Amino acid sequence: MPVNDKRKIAVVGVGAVGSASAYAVMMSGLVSELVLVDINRERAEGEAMDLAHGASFIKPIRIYAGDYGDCRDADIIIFSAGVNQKPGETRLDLVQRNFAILKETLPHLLPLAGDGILLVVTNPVDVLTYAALRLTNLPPNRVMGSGTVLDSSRFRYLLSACCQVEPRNIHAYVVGEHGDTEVPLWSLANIAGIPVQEFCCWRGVPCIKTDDITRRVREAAYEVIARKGATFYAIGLAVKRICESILRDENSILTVSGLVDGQYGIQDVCFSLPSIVNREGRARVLSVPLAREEEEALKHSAGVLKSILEHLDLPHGNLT
Ligand SMILES: NC(=O)C1=CN([C@@H]2O[C@H](COP(=O)(O)OP(=O)(O)OC[C@H]3O[C@@H](n4cnc5c(N)ncnc54)[C@H](O)[C@@H]3O)[C@@H](O)[C@H]2O)C=CC1
Ligand SMILES: CC(=O)C(=O)O
Repeated sequence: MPVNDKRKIAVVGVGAVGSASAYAVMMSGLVSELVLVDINRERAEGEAMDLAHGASFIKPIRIYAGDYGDCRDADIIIFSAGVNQKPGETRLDLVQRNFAILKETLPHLLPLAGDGILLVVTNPVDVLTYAALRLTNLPPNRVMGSGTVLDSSRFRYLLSACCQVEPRNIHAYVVGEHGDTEVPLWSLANIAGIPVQEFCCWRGVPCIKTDDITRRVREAAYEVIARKGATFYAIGLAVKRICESILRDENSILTVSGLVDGQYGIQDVCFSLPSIVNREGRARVLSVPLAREEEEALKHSAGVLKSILEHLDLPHGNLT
């Protein structure tokens, strides 16, 4: 393969989420090189071997276990190292443990080459995305979190079941925190330009129960964790989708997390808003029209995230 065609992704933290992401990336044929890094070196080696043994079924790819230094020339570093929620824990409960891991690890991953992008997945993802921005001083477009890409998919999946239309034809976003204060945007949810409630009633099927769907989207992770201990397949696909939009310079609209800089009068915090994702990363953040109660809920979400950030030891200064 010519050198110019080299595309590389590094996954730091190859537990359940990192390995599911690596599998989805490997299957996509998006990259020629995939390096897996974990503090538990044997785990990274085992995952790399297991994935590489499928080499004859997929497009050529070099998969190996590496060190932090192997991440520096990656097009994208996926950060999925850290503890996950146990039943009864919220994502925000993980903050001190995972902030410590992020702070310890980031200096070993930098400097990130050229226009490389850091994609944070570890929870609480919005808080850690902001921390990563502050700690690395990278341009805001090059540091993003997986945010509510997964939640938007859950929202679309549940709407799809109600409306009997496939999820890819449902336009619906969840914004704000990837967590308990997230905000499904009912006012914008549509199918072929028709508001989802109108679409659903028009089909003669019972109208959508918005409160029930909102609750199920918010509680989806808790429901899975209560049954199988962790979520990993859907986030693996969400991570692959973000990487695809970056590497293929797609200009896709995804609800990734990143710096909010004045949208809805909110600043100096990271959370998800519909954003254009391309080779530059989170290239443009869209100020979509919101209903009054959605805007209030978004401000509440921002306030909760800011109150957590106040307790982290982070450098100050201008980010933009
Ligand atoms: N953003 C999202 O939508 C989602 C985020 N998550 C989050 O992803 C994170 C990882 O979850 P799981 O994979 O289920 O956990 P896990 O426990 O299966 O894997 C974590 C991995 O991180 C590794 N690790 C710990 N410290 C490290 C370091 N300093 N350097 C390199 N590797 C290190 C561990 O050895 C382990 O292999 C959690 O914070 C979880 O809450 C999980 C699902 C969805
Ligand atoms: C664990 C988590 O963040 C999720 O599945 O949404």
